[in-house]
Amino acid sequence: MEKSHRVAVCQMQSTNDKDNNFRQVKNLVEKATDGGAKFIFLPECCDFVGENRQETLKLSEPLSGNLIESYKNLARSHNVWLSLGGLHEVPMESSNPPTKIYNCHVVINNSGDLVAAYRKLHMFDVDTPEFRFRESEVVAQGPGIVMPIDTPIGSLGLQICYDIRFPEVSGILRSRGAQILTYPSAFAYATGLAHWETLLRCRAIENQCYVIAAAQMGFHNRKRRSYGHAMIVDPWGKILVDCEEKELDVALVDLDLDKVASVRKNMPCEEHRMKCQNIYSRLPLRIHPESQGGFSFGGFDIPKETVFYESSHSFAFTNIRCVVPG
Ligand SMILES: O=C(O)CNC(=O)[C@H](CS)NC(=O)CCC(=O)C(=O)O
Repeated sequence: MEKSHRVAVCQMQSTNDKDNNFRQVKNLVEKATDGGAKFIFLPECCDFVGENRQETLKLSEPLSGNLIESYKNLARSHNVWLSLGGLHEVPMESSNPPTKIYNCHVVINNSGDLVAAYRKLHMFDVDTPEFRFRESEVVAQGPGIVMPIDTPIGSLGLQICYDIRFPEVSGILRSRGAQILTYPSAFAYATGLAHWETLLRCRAIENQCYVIAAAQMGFHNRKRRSYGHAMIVDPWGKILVDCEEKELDVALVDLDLDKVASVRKNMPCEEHRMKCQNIYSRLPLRIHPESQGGFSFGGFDIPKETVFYESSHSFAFTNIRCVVPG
């Protein structure tokens, strides 16, 4: 009974060698289940890290492929749930070879059934002093948010890596019942050093959720290095475990959902937010660029002076919350 909410967060170092990456995953799953874990969190790119666009497309598989079958067998034989963050998924009706893939976070239950698949929404297309990255040259944006899923450890909200920088989605998942938010990652070394811990603790504190973030660590090839520091943060923002810069590591935590409930009861942020919804939605955040020339929306002619109001908690459903003639 007391072990029923035991989770494991994992850290590993993937390369373009898929067999070797699978051996790391198997090793981590064995260690975690020996420690009593019921749910194991593996990082983004636990399948592989390609050296270039062609190689990434070539190594990718559909969800009906052999690799997912191996993960399903692993979950079944160890009687454990798996979160496999950020797999490189060939879309179902894709050309061969594919021109774009999804960055897909898959959850498999202890019977080996695929119970959820979330495709990454925010593309990591950035320039920093240290590196340039264009995820969208390989990855297609996912179709939408996946609502939190029921699991034996609680209600779990799925995202991936760079998504953590967009708190609106975490807020939506939390307001739809998530008790745990998870961000499997392959965070760049430079941005990890600057932002990783702060981002994880913010999402935990503002949503009053456990935050679980499996991570890639170290050099994947000559060009690419990840930050590591796989972590679990509690709903009060306290770091419970941190895998630091270990190349292969598992950390175990017994989640306590009473802790989620008591933090929320003592500081009812979600209720307080509800009481302010109508005020948030009256804030003129920006003028919609499409309003420049005026256009037609929902049967109305919208004049070009129109000011659009939007709420940070409704953007995922529509950018346009309400329209008021300016
Ligand atoms: O490239 C692949 O094969 C899989 N995808 C990733 O590793 C993704 C997209 S490049 N990495 C991130 O989102 C890092 C985000 C980050 O580091 C930040 O937000 O600072």
